[in-house]
Amino acid sequence: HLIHPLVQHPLARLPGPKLYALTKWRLALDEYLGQRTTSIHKLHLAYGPVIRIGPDEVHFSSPSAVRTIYGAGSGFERTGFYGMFDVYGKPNLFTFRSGKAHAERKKLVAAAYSKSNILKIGGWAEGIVEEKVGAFLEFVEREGEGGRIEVFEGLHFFSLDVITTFLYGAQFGGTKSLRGKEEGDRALLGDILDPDRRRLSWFVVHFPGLVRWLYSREGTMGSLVQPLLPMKKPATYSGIRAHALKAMESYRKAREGEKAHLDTDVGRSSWSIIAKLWQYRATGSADTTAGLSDLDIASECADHLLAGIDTTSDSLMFLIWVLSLPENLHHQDALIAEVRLSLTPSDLTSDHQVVKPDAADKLPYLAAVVKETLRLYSALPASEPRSSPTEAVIDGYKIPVGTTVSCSPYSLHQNEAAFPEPLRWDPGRWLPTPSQQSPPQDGSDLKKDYYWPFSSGARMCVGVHLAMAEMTTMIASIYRKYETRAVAEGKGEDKKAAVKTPGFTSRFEVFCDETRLHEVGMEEHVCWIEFKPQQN
Ligand code: HEM
Repeated sequence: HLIHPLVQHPLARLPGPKLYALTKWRLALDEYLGQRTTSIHKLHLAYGPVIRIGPDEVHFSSPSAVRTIYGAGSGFERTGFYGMFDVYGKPNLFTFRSGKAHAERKKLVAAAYSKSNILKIGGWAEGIVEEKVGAFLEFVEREGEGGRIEVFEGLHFFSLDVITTFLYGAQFGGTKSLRGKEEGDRALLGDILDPDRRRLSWFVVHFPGLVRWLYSREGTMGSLVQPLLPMKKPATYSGIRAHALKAMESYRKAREGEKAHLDTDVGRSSWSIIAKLWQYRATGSADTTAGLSDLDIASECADHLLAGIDTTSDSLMFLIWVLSLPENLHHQDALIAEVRLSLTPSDLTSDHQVVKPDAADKLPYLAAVVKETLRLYSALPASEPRSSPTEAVIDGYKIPVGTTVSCSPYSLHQNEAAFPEPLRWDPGRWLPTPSQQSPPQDGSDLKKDYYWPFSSGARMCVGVHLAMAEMTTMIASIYRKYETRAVAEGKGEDKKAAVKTPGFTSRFEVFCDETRLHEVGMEEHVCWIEFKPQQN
């Protein structure tokens, strides 16, 4: 029994440490300790781009493996791991295993998420992004303490307000958390901040039945099992899921009450994702094979809602933070110069406060800054597990049916050949020609091949263009108006206190700036920034 995984197993000749090959619990221990992604990366550094990390699990770190596993038409499917993201017991874009079911669902929303639709002048998404960026700038003015703002939370309010409005429309679930404390929408983010959510993810992956049982106990039994819960109730995202269900119900009531009058509030929200999905709603009988059930629609929207909050806000937080460190102020100055010199009044909203998304999309220095941030501080850095329904060959190794294979942005983005000094944040890597900033080192396309923040192929992030529009519009608008500095804390008594790296949670782990982690330390979910109006 012990010999088989190491000697006779078809994966036996793959590189990697024996203990990982012998039992899945070795990697599970890394996960429990919050070190899965960094441990796998260390194994890549020691053993090369292919490593066996479990009896039936292999990790790759090469562009060729990315193409084989994730390329369009590859046939690889998402593994059961993604089942934990089913909502209300219904699968959605993120969790469908089969390519066919996924493609059918994706067809319904793909056009709404296309770049041309997101950036369309006068369009639904453009209006939402502009309005919410404007609301964020007002939030900074209104709630800043001497210009200082804790941006981890503020940027979460922003991404929550954007995605809820995009999905449901302002009347049916669009939040207004940036507008004021009294709205109550801010409380929705409470369960995201609890670090115990990492422990819960670990138990959900390794003991799904037990977790379901523990969380479904009520009354006396519920009280008895409470000390055993990996995370106190409400568990992660339960507030968000309840909000998504309520939004669906209020939309349904409005549609059912609408009769034939399309020129109603509902009609005006007809560009929302829920409205797109509603067109395919099953009518009449309980037979949902002919269309989507209400819970299918609710699950799909809730999934986009969950996928669209932390990802965009964590990326924006790192972007502003890293640009505000003393060693990067020359990059901030270059960005400010680009924004001030290249934009004309027609690139701004009518109140001149916000840069239009379409204009923000065309700024090359800004594009380099965003790219470098998504490289070094990927919002989803961990591996993306897949399995093949047939035997496959990846990077020359035969992979039997049922093996879990994956790549991770974390390891790809730290490849030394593609990104010399990988832990250094340097937007100069992405500038097309040598300039006053540090020029690209090797002149090859390696960088492009190893850059993988949004995944690729059919299961690539559907929200990529929305996320990019949110980030570029926000950054261009901030740096048209302000200079920013990273500060240690809100009140500002100790101006010399060292600035720690912020950290964010993704699955079982906390990610941060590793250089600063070792030099100064890390503070999870906290990032203070001082906003100083620019002098003309
Ligand atoms: C910087 C921001 C973002 C990053 C870095 C990001 C990254 C990713 C990655 C890496 C995946 C693939 C995950 C996997 O296969 O394990 C993914 C999938 C997905 N993302 Fe994003 N994402 C971002 C923003 C958004 C936003 C704003 C939305 C809003 C709708 C969104 C919706 C989704 C959905 C629905 C999927 C599943 C797509 C499918 O399987 O067809 N993401 N994202």
